[in-house]
Amino acid sequence: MSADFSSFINVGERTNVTGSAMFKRLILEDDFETALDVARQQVENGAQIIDINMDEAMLDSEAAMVRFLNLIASEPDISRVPIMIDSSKWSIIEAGLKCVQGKAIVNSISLKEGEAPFLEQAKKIKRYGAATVVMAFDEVGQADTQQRKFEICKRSYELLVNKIGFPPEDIIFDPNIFAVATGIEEHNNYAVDFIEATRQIRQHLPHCHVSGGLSNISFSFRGNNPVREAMHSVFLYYAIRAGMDMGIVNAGQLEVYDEIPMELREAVEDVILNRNPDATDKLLELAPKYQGGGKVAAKEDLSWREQSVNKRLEHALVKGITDYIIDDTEEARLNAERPLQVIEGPLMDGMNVVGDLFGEGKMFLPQVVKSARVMKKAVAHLQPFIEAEKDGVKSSNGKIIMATVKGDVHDIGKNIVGVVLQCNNFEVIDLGVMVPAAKILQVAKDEGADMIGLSGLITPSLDEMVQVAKEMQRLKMDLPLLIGGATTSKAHTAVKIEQNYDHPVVYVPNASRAVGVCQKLISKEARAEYAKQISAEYEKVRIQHAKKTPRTKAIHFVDAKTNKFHCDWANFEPAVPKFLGVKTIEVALSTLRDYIDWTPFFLTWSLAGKYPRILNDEVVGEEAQSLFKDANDMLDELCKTKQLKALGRVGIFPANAVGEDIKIFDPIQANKVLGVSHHLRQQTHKPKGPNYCLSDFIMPESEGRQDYVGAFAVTAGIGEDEIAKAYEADGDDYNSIMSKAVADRLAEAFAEYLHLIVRKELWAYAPDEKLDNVSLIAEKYQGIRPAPGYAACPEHTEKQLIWDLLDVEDTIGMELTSSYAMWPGAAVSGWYFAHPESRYFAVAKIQQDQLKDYAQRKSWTIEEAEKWLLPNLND
Ligand SMILES: C[S@@+](CC[C@H](N)C(=O)[O-])C[C@H]1O[C@@H](n2cnc3c(N)ncnc32)[C@H](O)[C@@H]1O
Repeated sequence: MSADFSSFINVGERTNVTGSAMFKRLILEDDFETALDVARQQVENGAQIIDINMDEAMLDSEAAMVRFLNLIASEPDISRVPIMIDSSKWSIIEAGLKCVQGKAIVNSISLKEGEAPFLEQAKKIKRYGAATVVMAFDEVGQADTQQRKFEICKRSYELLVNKIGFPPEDIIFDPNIFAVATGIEEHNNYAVDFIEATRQIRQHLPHCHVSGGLSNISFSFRGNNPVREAMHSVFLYYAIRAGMDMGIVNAGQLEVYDEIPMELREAVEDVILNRNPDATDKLLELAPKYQGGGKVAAKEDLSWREQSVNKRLEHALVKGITDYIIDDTEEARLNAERPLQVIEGPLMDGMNVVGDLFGEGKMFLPQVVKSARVMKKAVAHLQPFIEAEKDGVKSSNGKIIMATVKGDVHDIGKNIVGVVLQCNNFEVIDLGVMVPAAKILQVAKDEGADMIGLSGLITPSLDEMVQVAKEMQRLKMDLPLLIGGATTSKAHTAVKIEQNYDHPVVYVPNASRAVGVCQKLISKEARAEYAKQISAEYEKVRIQHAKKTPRTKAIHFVDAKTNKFHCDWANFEPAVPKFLGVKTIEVALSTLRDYIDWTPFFLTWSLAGKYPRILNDEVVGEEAQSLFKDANDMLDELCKTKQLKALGRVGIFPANAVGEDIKIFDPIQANKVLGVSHHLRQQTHKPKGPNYCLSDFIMPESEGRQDYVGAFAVTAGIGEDEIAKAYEADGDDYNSIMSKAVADRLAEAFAEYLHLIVRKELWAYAPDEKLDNVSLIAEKYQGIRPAPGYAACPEHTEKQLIWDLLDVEDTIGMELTSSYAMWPGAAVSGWYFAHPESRYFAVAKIQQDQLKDYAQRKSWTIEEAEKWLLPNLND
């Protein structure tokens, strides 16, 4: 039995700079002649189409594409096969289309940016008489399930064929082949999803073709070619039978289906067809047996253990391996004259390699944090010996005090910066979260610190940082001050903080920049020069800032009110909630994990890319998979041990709008006002749309009928601090940061889950809603859950009303700090609006007239209002 290749069209991809290192080198070296040979060889080896891609940052890609295509045109033995013009940039595709003579194929277009550009591009392709690959990708993202793959292809097909008369035989769908056997349960069905979507596409969308890049499927078995080849062959066998008729297949990476040893074939088929839940484990178990042509290979390559102890330490640090670190450190200690020399010698040398690789972009943040864990374990082993010798302080690059400022509890970013600095031999004294200015400055003095680093996530922390700078000035300190955290920026640092302190104040955008900044500030020679450069740069920022005319014109508050969002309230029937009142919700972590939005998790670790695509990303894919596996292992553990708990409060109340306020009533005593939530209105000139305020989505009191509003506060952080601290105490920053990152994700997942319960069961205005997680993450449902502190309701003190209405602190123990940050840190709170037209928006800048009005409504002085609305006021 063998897969039928007779009608399968094989696309050669060696002429792709993103897929072939050799081709890329030839093109970069301007050796187009040899590059042409690559194309020729592919055709000779049976490629029936050649894919050409010149997407490389160092190239003038458009020019390279045109030049290469023109060269091909004069080579009849190459140009006898169709050319696939492959680029992520439309301008390159168009340049290519202009010079291909025979029938070209565009790779690719999709609905990613919406229907208009999709159809625009398709029209041009049609005009050139070309065919096109259409990716199963829409405005929400890449399709991963069978249902989404088919739906997107069907929608694309109907648009192309019905709207612009695109010939269906010129449509080649690529429904995305993703890696299976990654160890992640939700990937197990990826091959089946592709195969079944292909079957549906071929059945329901006449005349089109289906293609895909085969090598992705076996990504998790890199390094084990026999298993990969078996996987390719089995996958193709089934995919071709389902209707896949084209593909990027490297013939050299394909085993003959019938020649795959029965045992391996069975195991691979179990994986590809997702036939049993242990399939991945079984294939993993079997895989070593086939590595190297059937010889049983060693489970783990331990050849590095043969090297000298210093080399072993370096290897362990670079690879983040803790298994042998104590033994190796002990051996190095016995070899050294003094224990300190082990740190200053081989360990620091190893960390320098890590630092260099990170600096060069060859190591990623999670790897660096794992290296730090190895370092800490080694240092912890040496510590008692160093103390016994009483030979004093170890020499470090410098000492830095780090703290999350008063009122703020967020510290993932600060902890990451701390670890990276330690990796670069800085001594970091981390004072934790919610640290008052006085304590930061006192410790800096007592410890003889060289620098202070402040961090904060929420907007009130910006003001707290200004206070720290002023205090440093008052105390005549001269230490450099570093500023970081999500809401901080170079502009804010320049305009608001630096002015208040005569010594260097530097904004540090991320962990990888922290090292360079600290090194320059610590070096006596470099510091003065750097300080001069920074202060000149910030002066420029200030001048630009002062000159900046607002992009949008401000209008009077009264005019903004007139241009509110109008609803035909007379004919509006508010959805009457099934449940009114307040209740506690406790959810199992195992339920919440299905609602996690993973993309921000990778960003926390400085890996950029959308999930799940990031797992197969050429550059960070491997690290993303490893990180993802660690997170899921931790989730497994947390679900089992129940060390972390998720608790929330939710309430739905009768409510009416009065101007920009929302009056919230007691569900039982209809006229009793429980509280008033205060909102802000957009105040810029909006020629085309309304000047929104959240209260616009609630029926005004003047209508004489009741509407409703909801509120929630959830946390998945009960136990979070204890877990993180236990890891820290064990020198394991990696897992400490991981536990917080995972708790954060669970809290966001809880907010998503609870909103779903509200829509379907409690308020129940959308009882039949059926959305998959991708659509939930894209918030494709009716209603919003704006969170105080975010753009539509930027003023943080309003959280207090949520706390009071829901009795949050007494029932589930969540607290608000002096800056209205939520504790535990892994928390989300907000309002629920059910109005079908409710939407998120940004209040942005407000004017003095609205400031006064808001102060009055909140019974605040103008100064108080200015303090809390600072980010929304013009400077
Ligand atoms: C920050 S994301 C969080 C969800 C994301 N899936 C995650 O897991 O990180 C989206 C949430 O932020 C809040 N949000 C976004 N834009 C907002 C705006 N303009 N005003 C108020 N809240 C907003 C809403 O609570 C919304 O549900």
